[in-house]
Amino acid sequence: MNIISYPERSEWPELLTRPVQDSLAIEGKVLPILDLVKTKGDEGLRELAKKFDGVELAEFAFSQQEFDAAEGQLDEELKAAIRQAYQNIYTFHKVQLQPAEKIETMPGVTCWRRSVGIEKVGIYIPGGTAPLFSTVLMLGIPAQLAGCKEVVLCTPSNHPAILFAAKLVGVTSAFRIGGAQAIAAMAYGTESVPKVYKIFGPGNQYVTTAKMLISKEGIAIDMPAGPSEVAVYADDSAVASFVAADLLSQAEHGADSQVLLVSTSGKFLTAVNEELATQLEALPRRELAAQSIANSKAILVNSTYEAIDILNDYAAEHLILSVKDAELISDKIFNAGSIFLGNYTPESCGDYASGTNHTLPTNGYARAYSGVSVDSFVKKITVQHITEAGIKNIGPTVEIMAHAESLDAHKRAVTVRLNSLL
Ligand SMILES: NC(=O)c1ccc[n+]([C@@H]2O[C@H](COP(=O)([O-])OP(=O)(O)OC[C@H]3O[C@@H](n4cnc5c(N)ncnc54)[C@H](O)[C@@H]3O)[C@@H](O)[C@H]2O)c1
Ligand SMILES: N[C@H](CO)Cc1c[nH]c[nH+]1
Ligand SMILES: [Zn+2]
Repeated sequence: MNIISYPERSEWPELLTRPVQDSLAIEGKVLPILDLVKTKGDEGLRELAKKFDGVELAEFAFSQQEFDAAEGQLDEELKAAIRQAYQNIYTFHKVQLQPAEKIETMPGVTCWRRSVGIEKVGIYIPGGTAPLFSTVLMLGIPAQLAGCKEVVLCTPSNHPAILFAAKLVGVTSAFRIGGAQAIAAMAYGTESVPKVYKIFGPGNQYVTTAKMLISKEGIAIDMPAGPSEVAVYADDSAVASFVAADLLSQAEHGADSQVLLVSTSGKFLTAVNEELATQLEALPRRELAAQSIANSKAILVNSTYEAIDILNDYAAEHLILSVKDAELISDKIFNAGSIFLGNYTPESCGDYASGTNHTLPTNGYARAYSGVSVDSFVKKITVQHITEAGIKNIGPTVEIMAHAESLDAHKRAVTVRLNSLL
């Protein structure tokens, strides 16, 4: 990785830009895909599956036989690992369900908020370069806990672990459709694929751009969760081989991923670079990983303050703090998707099984977005009840405000009730 000394603030935007493709060019490719699915439905999906995934499909829906066969196609060790991950992710997400608390704002005036699962949701499971069955758990478990009635899954992969995990989380229908066309199918509905109200899931730049585009057409989305990334802040207490392994773990997702290493020690940065060269050789996906490492930077800072500053500006999807006092430093981080503390907390554990969600905002969106949680799958409906005594208490306030806004019908809705109580 290119090692650079702490840059002037004016250089940050250019230095820290992710290697995303020109968004207008991607939009130009995605818009006709959305249009084809909207106008031609299943027929359009067939054309696109052939063009982009090289498959000719008569049916898109995975059949009951495929679901039943999936379990037998996986070895016991993998099934046990998936069940363990399910337990941990379920346990972490279950506590996110909050009971409705009734609040009396003034005597006789009670307000509360009910969480209601979004009825129809779509989950996209990436499968272009790797079958991310872990994403089925990350999206399906919060949907299950939220009580979503219909959970539609789309993926370009037919890996049996995707179907095994889909059954565990109670997906209601699953389709072998990938890319922007899968997002379009769930947004508009086709003869085979049900239309949903909100679409979740990570994916490549075609998938992410499709999500952004359909969100302008009244379909909700979770967030822009594009190419994976990780930033590591390491000091002398860190272990170079661990840090290099962490950087490669996200670099291997794709050539458009980026990793960032920040350290107060030039010696450490050089040691990580040496480790990267050795470890890359052993990776099956070394070409993808090498390309993203080539897009990445190592920054030598003079102090923890400079490190915190630059990391907050970067707003990484994942941030590993391999430093002394990691928890103390993490309190100073206000822009990151998910934070990993200390030398023995590899980001991979969050990707698969520790319990937190791996669907996280990338490309700096962590400045404003959170990762997926049960909250993402519910709507909050407010409810209120005012008693006769309550309307006498609150009524005059509303009458005065409504009159001042020149909305006398609003005022009358209170006045008629107050008069009835005279
Ligand atoms: N941010 C997160 O939370 C998170 C989590 C997991 C994965 N990811 C990211 O998800 C991505 C997965 O990408 P992937 O490509 O492996 O799988 P994918 O399923 O997202 O995309 C594959 C699909 O892209 C379509 N496609 C391929 N080339 C195309 C082209 N030229 N034009 C139009 N469509 C085309 C195909 O239809 C294919 O099915 C990676 O970038 C990974 O880093 C992010
Ligand atoms: N690192 C990805 C989130 O950015 C999630 C993932 C799934 N499998 C492996 N990794
Ligand atoms: Zn990962």
